[in-house]
Amino acid sequence: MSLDPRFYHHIGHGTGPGSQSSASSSGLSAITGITSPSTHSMTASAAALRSDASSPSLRAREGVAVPAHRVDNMSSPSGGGGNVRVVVRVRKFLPREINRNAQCLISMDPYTQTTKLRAPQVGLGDEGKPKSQARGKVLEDKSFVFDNSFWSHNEKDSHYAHQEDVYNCLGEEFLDHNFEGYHTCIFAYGQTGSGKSYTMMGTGEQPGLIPRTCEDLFQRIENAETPDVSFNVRVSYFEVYNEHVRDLLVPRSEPPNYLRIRESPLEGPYVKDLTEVTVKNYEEIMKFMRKGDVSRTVASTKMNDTSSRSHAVFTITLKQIHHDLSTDETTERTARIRLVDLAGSERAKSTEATGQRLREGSNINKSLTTLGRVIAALADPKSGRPGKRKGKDVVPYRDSILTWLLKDSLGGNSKTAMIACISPSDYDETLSTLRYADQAKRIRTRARVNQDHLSAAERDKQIAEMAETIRTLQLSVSLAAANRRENEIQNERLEEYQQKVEKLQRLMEETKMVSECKIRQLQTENEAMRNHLKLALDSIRNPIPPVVVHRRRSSLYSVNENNGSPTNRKRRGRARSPPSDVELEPEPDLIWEDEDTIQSESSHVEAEEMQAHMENLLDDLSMFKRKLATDHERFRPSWKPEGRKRRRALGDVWTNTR
Ligand SMILES: Nc1ncnc2c1ncn2[C@@H]1O[C@H](COP(=O)(O)OP(=O)(O)OP(=O)(O)O)[C@@H](O)[C@H]1O
Repeated sequence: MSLDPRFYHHIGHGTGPGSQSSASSSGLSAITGITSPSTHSMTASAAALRSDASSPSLRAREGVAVPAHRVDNMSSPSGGGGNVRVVVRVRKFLPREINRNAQCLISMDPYTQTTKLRAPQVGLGDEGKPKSQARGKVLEDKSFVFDNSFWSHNEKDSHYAHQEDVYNCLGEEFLDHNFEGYHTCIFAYGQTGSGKSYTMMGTGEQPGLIPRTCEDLFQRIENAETPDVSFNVRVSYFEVYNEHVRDLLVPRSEPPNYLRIRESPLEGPYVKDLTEVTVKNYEEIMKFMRKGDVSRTVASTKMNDTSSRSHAVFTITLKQIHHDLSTDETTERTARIRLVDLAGSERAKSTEATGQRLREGSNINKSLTTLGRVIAALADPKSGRPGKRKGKDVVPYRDSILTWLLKDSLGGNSKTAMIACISPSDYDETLSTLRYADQAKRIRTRARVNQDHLSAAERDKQIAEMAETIRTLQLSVSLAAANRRENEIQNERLEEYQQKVEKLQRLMEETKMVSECKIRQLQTENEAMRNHLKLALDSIRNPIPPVVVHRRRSSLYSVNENNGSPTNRKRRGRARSPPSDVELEPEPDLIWEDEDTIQSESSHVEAEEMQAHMENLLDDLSMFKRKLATDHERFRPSWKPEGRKRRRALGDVWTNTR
């Protein structure tokens, strides 16, 4: 895709963080094979400020012989396709290496960009002796050619590569690509303690690639001279720790808030809900970078006091919006700058890690192994296993979170660079890193300019479409709000209804209890009356002999004595006529007979009256009982179906409101 010159005539290169030591020559890019956008589209003065080589000695004075096979394959700003740019950097000795008198096994040729790994000499420093050698393996010297070999081992050497040299050689060019509208990715790879974080982040005095990129970015924006281009810079920062993604721009939480990964057809894999902040200047972006750094999982191991236990991905999104007043056309360019500091590969034996550190180390190694497989598959697409589908289908991106997230950067729409960091004295680990890097050189990405042209009409159409979308959304939002209100009202009504039903239920229950109590009371009363009546009747039928037994005995005596004739007995038949006191007195036996009859008759009358009274009472009682039973029945059956009906109605309301 051809580049839009509108974006470049104004973007000059100010004195960026790396510019002080740059003594560049634009012609050098041809020698190194690295064609920069400056040679195509930037002003001569701007291009003159740029540097293209890895170290001062390389930059200005002498050309660097670039291997023939790389010349054609280099990433070109004007061409979408390009190989992954691979550079190697060797660090200085650390105190622990000095203490054990370690040998430096690395040498670099600044002219050919060759990195040589020398086999360690047997017998010199046993701690440094590789295991393979101990097993009797023959170790050989190895030689690799990379796009750049940064010699950062001995500061006294003329071709020593400082932090700014790394930036000038790699970072600056990649930022050019970003202003052209390309996505870029630079990732640092290497064993633990090999200098990845130092290269990417650096220190306060020696800032690394990330702070230098940020500074240069805002310097370029500030130096931009055209008012018709506006810039928008956003930044995000996350880490992949133990196969989980954690936002580094939000404070740590317990339990940790891990984020999910999604994949969009246009943008590829992305982290959902990741914080992305707009930044206005260098100070602001650095504030967020430091915030993330503080949050990053770092721990001390035997190999490194400040070992990164996670892969950190710092992403800057640069949006340039150019509006042409004469044509009323808008051009939008979006570039994603991905700067990745990977966790280092480590051997449990060297780090002597246990527990959590060991688990971290194993997860780090697992994801780096997957990265190795992805690189191998991308470097040689035909190397897929027999019977399997060839090409990108077999690239195991999804086998680790890291490779999934870097999918686009490794094999898609991105210009990508790998910085392979190596320790000067570890043969096995360094050889492994160099082989990794050597393989990565063969990966071709398909970068394209991410640019959208919009005519006034198209923009108006887009605005109209968006307005329509917003209107529809607003409508659905207000409908949802109305429905919510309606639901709320219905719920309130339902609650009221439920309360009433409950109240009614309680009331019925109470009434029923009262009725039952009344019935029980009446039953007791009824029982008592029954007993009473029974007793009364019994006493009538079997009257208790009167207390006048003595009297009777005396009377009897007189009867026996005076008149025991049967005629007297016959008088008993007449005894039913009302007795006369006169007659009764002289005939005590008759008196007894008569009294008995009279008493019996009066008792009989009383009993009859009593019975009538009782019968009345029983009538009343049974009538009352009947009434109560009817009441009881009326309450019960009338409540049940209605209750059921109500419950059904209640159910209907529930169903409708859900
Ligand atoms: N080029 C360099 N110049 C000076 N010091 C360096 C250089 N590279 C690395 N170091 C030092 O080496 C040590 C280890 O470096 P660093 O922490 O960057 O390693 P790392 O590869 O990121 O390790 P890990 O994978 O464990 O995080 C640090 O003390 C760092 O300051």
